[in-house]
Formats: sequence, structure tokens, C-alpha cells
Amino acid sequence: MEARDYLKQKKRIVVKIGSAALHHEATGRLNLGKVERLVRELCDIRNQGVDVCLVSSGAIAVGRKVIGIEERPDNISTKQACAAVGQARLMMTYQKMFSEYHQTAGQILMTKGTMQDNVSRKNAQNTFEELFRLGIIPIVNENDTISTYEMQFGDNDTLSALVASLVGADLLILLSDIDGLFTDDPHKNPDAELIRVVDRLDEKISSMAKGTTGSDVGTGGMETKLTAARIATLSGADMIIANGKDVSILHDIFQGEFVGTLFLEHRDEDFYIADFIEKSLE
Ligand SMILES: Nc1ncnc2c1ncn2[C@@H]1O[C@H](COP(=O)(O)OP(=O)(O)O)[C@@H](O)[C@H]1O
Ligand SMILES: N[C@@H](CCC(=O)OP(=O)(O)O)C(=O)O
Repeated sequence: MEARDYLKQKKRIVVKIGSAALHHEATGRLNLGKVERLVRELCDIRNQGVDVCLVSSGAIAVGRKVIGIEERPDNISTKQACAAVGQARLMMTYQKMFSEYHQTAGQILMTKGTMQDNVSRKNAQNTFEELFRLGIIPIVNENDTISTYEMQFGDNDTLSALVASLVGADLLILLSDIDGLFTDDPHKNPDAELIRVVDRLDEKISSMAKGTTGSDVGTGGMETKLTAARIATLSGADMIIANGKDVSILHDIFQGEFVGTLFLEHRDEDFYIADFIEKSLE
């Protein structure tokens, strides 16, 4: 079995939490206890001197509940309205909880254009760097209120990996509603087995991930998590998919415990974010 003790040495991490992991399944409402535990874990990691960045989904799901829309919206303008309301509400909740643990959080909302355009990307990079220098925890989401189809990442798995690449993180953690990458979708195949470590993202691994999401609020499924793994590992960051059901798993990861699926970094000096977006996300 591979050793994971070296994960204790990570200096800059990006943690992504999905909409499904942030909400009560029965009501679709925000799980405040979970958000609070997540914030506590992140503050504790920050207190150890590690730069921490949170990529949080949930704007549309939160906004949906505030506005009172029962069905998952599929038209873009309704999603944008939900995001406008929900992102503000989500940040209000995060700001309050981070300040209770004496940490400061800042918001960064991005579109595909932010990453494609050299000037915008550099500006975003500078802002991240300054926030880290000041000890502030950036909270990132897609700017859903103004992103129409052609400007969308569409999923925060890919966005979180691009952020990890942009800020030179050495670890990306995707907190999902599942224990990690399985040999098949475990919601459909009870014989699927958890994969502990992925050294190379080859065809065999890619074919295991299905794009369908298991929840009413999530997007992307496992396919987008493998896209994220490709971006993160080529950029020089290890990536872990772990179950966000109990967010103290972040502590376990930092203790070097064998949880989730670990994708090992394979830095490629020729990997360039803007080229990747042009080729893969059109
Ligand atoms: N090979 C696989 N291993 C694990 N989960 C898979 C796999 N293929 C598809 N999935 C599905 O992906 C879902 C996780 O993605 P998603 O619903 O988008 O959640 P999140 O909120 O974490 O983004 C799982 O619940 C599972 O149903
Ligand atoms: N940007 C969207 C989330 C998109 C997304 O990737 O959601 P998820 O699959 O739950 O991580 C929002 O905040 O509602």
C-alpha cells in the first residue's frame, strides 16, 4: 500500500464541496451543521500555516429554496436568478461562520473567460496571491449569474482544478457524496469497488467514470472529477476524491490516512491552462 504521510507537508490546498454534500437530502435545504463543521476544519488547516482555498457549489440550490422553486430549474435565466439570490446567501453564511473561528474569507467569482483571457487570468492570479499573503481564505464559485452556455465551466470540479493550477496548489480535495472513484457507478452496480490510488489516468480509468449525478442538486458526476484530476495532476497537484458526508475526513487526509481515491501528480511543464480550455471546454 502506498504511504500517504507526505500529505502532512502540503502547503497550499484547494478544497471543493459539491451542492449535494452541502444540503439535506430530504429537504434540499442547506445543512448548516455540515457547513459549520467544514468551516471549522478549514480554519484548523489554515491555523497550521497552510494556504486554504474553498471552491463551494450550492448557489443555485440555495437560491432555489429561498425563492421557493421546487423543481430543479433547467432554463438558464431561472438558474441565474437562483444563483444571484443563493450566492449572496451562501457567502453570508460562510462569512459569519469563518469570522466565528477568527478567519477572514473573501469571494472570487469566475467565468471561463477569466481563465481564457491572459489579462483576466493574471489579475485573478494576483488577487489569489494577495489574499493568501494576507491570510484570507478565498471562496470561489462560477459566476453563474452572468455565465451563459458559451462562457460556462458548467461544473465546479473542473473549475476547482483550474483554480488549483492557477494558484500553484499542491493538493486538491474534492468532497463528494461518494467515497471516491469506483470501478463503476456504485449507485447502479453493487459490485463496484473503490480504487485507492490512481497513478496514471489511462483509458481504463476513464471508462469507469459515468457522467450521471446521483443527486437532485449535483452536476457532472464522476466524469468531471476525472477531468479535474487530469488538470490538477498535470499542474503538479495531487488530487483526492473523498466522501464529504463527514467533513472531518479533511483531518484524516492531513493525518495521512488511507481515505478516498488519491490521484498522484505528474507535472507536465508544457501544460498551459488557456490552451487546455480552448481545446477541451468549447
Ligand atoms: N465510477 C464511479 N465511481 C463513483 N461514483 C460514480 C462513478 N460513476 C458515476 N458516479 C456517480 O457520481 C456521483 C458523484 O458526482 P456528483 O453527483 O456530481 O456529486 P458532487 O456533488 O460530489 O459533485 C456519485 O454519487 C455516483 O452516482
Ligand atoms: N456553480 C453552481 C454549481 C455547479 C456544480 O458544479 O455543482 P456540483 O456538481 O454540486 O459541484 C452553483 O453554485 O450552484
